[in-house]
Amino acid sequence: MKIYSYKDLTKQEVESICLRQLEDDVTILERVESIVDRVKTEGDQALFDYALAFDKVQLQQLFIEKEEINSIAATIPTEAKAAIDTAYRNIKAFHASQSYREDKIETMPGVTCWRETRAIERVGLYIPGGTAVLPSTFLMLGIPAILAGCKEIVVCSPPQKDGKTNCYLAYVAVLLGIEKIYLVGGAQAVAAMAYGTESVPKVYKIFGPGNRYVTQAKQLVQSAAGTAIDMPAGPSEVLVLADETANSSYIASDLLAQAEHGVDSQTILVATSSKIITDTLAQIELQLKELPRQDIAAQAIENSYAVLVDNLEEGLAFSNIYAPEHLILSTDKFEQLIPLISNAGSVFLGNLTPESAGDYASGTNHTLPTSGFAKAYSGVSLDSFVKKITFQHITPRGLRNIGNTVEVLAEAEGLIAHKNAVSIRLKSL
Ligand SMILES: NC(=O)c1ccc[n+]([C@@H]2O[C@H](COP(=O)([O-])OP(=O)(O)OC[C@H]3O[C@@H](n4cnc5c(N)ncnc54)[C@H](O)[C@@H]3O)[C@@H](O)[C@H]2O)c1
Ligand SMILES: N[C@H](CO)Cc1c[nH]c[nH+]1
Ligand SMILES: [Zn+2]
Repeated sequence: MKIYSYKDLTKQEVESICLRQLEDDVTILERVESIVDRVKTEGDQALFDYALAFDKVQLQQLFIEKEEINSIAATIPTEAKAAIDTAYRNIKAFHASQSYREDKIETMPGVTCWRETRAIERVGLYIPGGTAVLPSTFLMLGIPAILAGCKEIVVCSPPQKDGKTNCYLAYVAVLLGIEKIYLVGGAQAVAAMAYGTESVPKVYKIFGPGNRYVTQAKQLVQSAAGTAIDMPAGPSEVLVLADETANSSYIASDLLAQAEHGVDSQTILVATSSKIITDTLAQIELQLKELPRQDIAAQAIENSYAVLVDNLEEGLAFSNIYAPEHLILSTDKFEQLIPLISNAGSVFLGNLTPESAGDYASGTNHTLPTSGFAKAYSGVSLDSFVKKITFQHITPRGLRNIGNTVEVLAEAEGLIAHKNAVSIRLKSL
């Protein structure tokens, strides 16, 4: 892990270490373009071929349905079932609290404006299943989709080695009342949901995190197929901001938690002393030995870096430039830092708030913007699954009140038909 001293970095160097570009970005884009193109033209056949090429599975069919989902779900261990039930309740409670009705506003007497919420009718949920199968993502996407009232929910996840899905995903499907899971992963799943195939329905908006292939495909179909996406939610990232009140073994555990997602994960430590950095690196060495995915995690840590800062405020200034998916404030002084945060996907406060809690069960959504997109995007929420449609109604009194303003502005823009649409009505009053 490289170590930088913040005060020795130029502005350009700071920007450059905050970039998440990788050398093979262009290769990934070319591969994804070719996959998306093939799915668009060849449909299901391309999906069967890619399942064999990438997932090493010769599928008989591209989906499993209710009866089979139920029987796979029935094999879930009791403890896991109870944990999923608890996570389900917390995530549902947090997302249900995001629903509210807006007031109607009379902007002028007789001119009333308001917004109404309508669910996006057809949505596609991508549930990652490469390095690890993520039933937690199924909860994070399925719960708000159902609360929002989305009518058609298409779920894609890579097939497992037996050509099926695992008992955890199947159990979440049962909890959510979802009766079909498409056994399709990667860029091909995104393409299938964007263009539709013989088996996979076309949707209006695609949600979900994924590796670089998935994330690149989402960005591609957004422009090529006109399919909306939640946001670019690629390889996991965490930035830990720590001072002397932090615990280096906790910091190491949080960095490793995101590192084990994949070699592309970004795990950044920003610390107010070099002792915190050396202690954390020593803890990482120790904890790595216990991890089943130690090669992946070690590689991700190796690709990441630490930044030495003079104080927490300086560390937060760096974090705002980096705009991490997850920001952990490993300090007792977190309260004073909250108002200074401008760019982050989700924030974890204090030394006893592990990021994993948000990944699984506290209630907040774990589908979050990466690669600096936290500067402009929010994570998934109930709002992501709805549109807000504006309405207005104008009474005769309202038309008299607003008419002249519209006429003058229309004339200023030289759009006389616009002016006439008001004048013709005013004359009839
Ligand atoms: N930002 C977020 O909100 C968030 C949340 C959860 C997970 N994640 C990230 O999601 C990612 C999940 O990645 P994953 O790989 O485990 O699962 P994945 O489901 O995203 O990708 C697996 C699929 O990638 C495709 N693939 C693999 N190698 C390929 C190749 N050489 N060419 C073309 N396609 C190929 C295959 O089709 C495979 O089915 C991780 O990076 C994790 O950090 C992000
Ligand atoms: N940390 C991931 C988001 O970057 C979410 C996740 C799912 N399961 C475990 N973690
Ligand atoms: Zn995680």
